[in-house]
Amino acid sequence: MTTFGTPLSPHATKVMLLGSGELGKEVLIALQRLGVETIATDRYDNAPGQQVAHHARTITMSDPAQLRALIEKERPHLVVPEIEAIATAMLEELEAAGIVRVVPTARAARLTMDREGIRRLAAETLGLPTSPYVFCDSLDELQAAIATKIGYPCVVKPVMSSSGKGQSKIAGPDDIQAAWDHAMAGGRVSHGRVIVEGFIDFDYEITQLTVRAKGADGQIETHFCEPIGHVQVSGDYVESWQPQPMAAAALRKSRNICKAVTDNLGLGHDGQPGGLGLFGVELFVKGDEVWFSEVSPRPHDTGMVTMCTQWQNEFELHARAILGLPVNTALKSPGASAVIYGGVDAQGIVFDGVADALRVPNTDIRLFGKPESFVKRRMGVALAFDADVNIARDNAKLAASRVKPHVV
Ligand SMILES: Nc1ncnc2c1ncn2[C@@H]1O[C@H](COP(=O)(O)OP(=O)(O)OP(=O)(O)O)[C@@H](O)[C@H]1O
Ligand SMILES: NCC(=O)N[C@@H]1O[C@H](COP(=O)([O-])[O-])[C@@H](O)[C@H]1O
Ligand SMILES: [Mg+2]
Repeated sequence: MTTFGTPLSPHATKVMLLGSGELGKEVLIALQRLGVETIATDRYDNAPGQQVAHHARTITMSDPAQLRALIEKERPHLVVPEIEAIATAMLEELEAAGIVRVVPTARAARLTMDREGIRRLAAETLGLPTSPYVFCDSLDELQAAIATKIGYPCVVKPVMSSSGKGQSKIAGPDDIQAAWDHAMAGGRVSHGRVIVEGFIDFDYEITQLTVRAKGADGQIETHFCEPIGHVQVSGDYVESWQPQPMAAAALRKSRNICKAVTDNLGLGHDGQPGGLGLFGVELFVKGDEVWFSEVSPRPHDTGMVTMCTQWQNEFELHARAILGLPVNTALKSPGASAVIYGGVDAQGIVFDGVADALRVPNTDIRLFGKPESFVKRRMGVALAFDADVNIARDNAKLAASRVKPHVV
């Protein structure tokens, strides 16, 4: 895009987000700063991004008919998937018909919508190192796969889920039934299919933010942010920091994997490398060895740390890249993020301790504004910068711990 219109006028540049949680909210803010007219779509009313966009729409995004009707009515220039559970086959149809451009491509949205598409692409098509894995449709198949191919310990996940929902680590045969039941209850769309993966005993794990953006000559270039280290509990991120120190060989292998995956996901239905945007590539590292885990073709939760560490955070990078603008992935300061969970199941909760939290040096917080809290729902994040990343981690965690969500 080279010309930008005026929002709410006939020549507006319009972007629609499909999913408008905490990550979408920041993308929407970045787009608005560039004068883009924004439409925030989600499955429930008053989602975080809907509170800041020009227009809010609530539909079942996994329903192809509803999705098509909305896109045909709004006619955005770009559609930006923000979650996995979307009718991606319909997006492919609309993109192939020239009705809309999907970010980075409708094909990438479809391939990363469930764990099977992206895992088979990475391991079988691209030959990248991953954990050993088997897909299973029943408890019997799961038991057989573990007994004959995967062994213990292993990890079971619904094929369509995120933020660790429905995920369990299995130590021995006694855990299999509970893991199956948990996966069936935790998937975003009930498919009854799981992946079982051999457990990788990594030293640390990273998110390598990778950006496909247009260069001055119009060619697509690949840019890398500094690696982000993170800690996950029950499959959900609780803490992240940037930069994660890495051995040169491991960093080189990581970026080669990222380039291979994002080059492929950047291919459109026409086979052309037109896909633009930021990707969060998740990798496991042990010494100089690196395994691909999964990738989000969009900003990543662990990348929220970039709100205090980069000149252009991951949301700004995504907004700029998808609009065809140049990007700068430089680090501003080392820093860290720590998650603030709801801690209670209730609507319209309140947060005490915000001032105390912000008294921790060099910190900031985001409260996402989700209308309903769950004990394990991410409701906010604390950010801290410091020349010493370990001090930043301590400060982010301290600030997060001082925010006290509770029922009124
Ligand atoms: N095969 C594995 N070996 C070791 N640890 C694993 C394995 N698979 C998952 N994990 C751990 O669980 C975390 C979450 O797994 P994964 O990223 O697949 O789940 P997710 O639900 O897609 O999470 P998110 O949406 O937050 O990225 C990983 O970051 C890692 O810490
Ligand atoms: N790991 C993926 C991730 O962090 N996605 C982020 O969480 C939101 C859903 O939150 P909710 O489940 O609390 O509605 C999504 O909309 C996205 O912003
Ligand atoms: Mg993950």
